[in-house]
Amino acid sequence: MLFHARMRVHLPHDLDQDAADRLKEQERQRAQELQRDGRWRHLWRVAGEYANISVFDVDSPDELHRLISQLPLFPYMDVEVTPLARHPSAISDDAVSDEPGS
Ligand SMILES: O=C(O)CC1=CCC(=O)O1
Repeated sequence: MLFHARMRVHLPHDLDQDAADRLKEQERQRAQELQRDGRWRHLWRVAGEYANISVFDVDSPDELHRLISQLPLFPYMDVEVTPLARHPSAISDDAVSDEPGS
């Protein structure tokens, strides 16, 4: 099942810089693990915001909830999730090409 997620990060202003750097590094490592195992399909920065748009491919809403709620930055994120269904006009499973300009 595919899910679109918008995650906005709000780190507290009084959070120690080293603690913030550690959390970001842990988040990066977990995000890359999940990209490598195919569950975190897309990860895009929202231009001009400390936020990302992501697409997850997981077995269930429960799995997505577990995965997102265990992210190191989860305590500091607002997350909006939208379940995705196949569009009838889509010509492939992804309906997305990796070719620039297509
Ligand atoms: O920077 C973000 O948008 C939060 C985040 C998700 C994966 C990652 O490495 O950072």
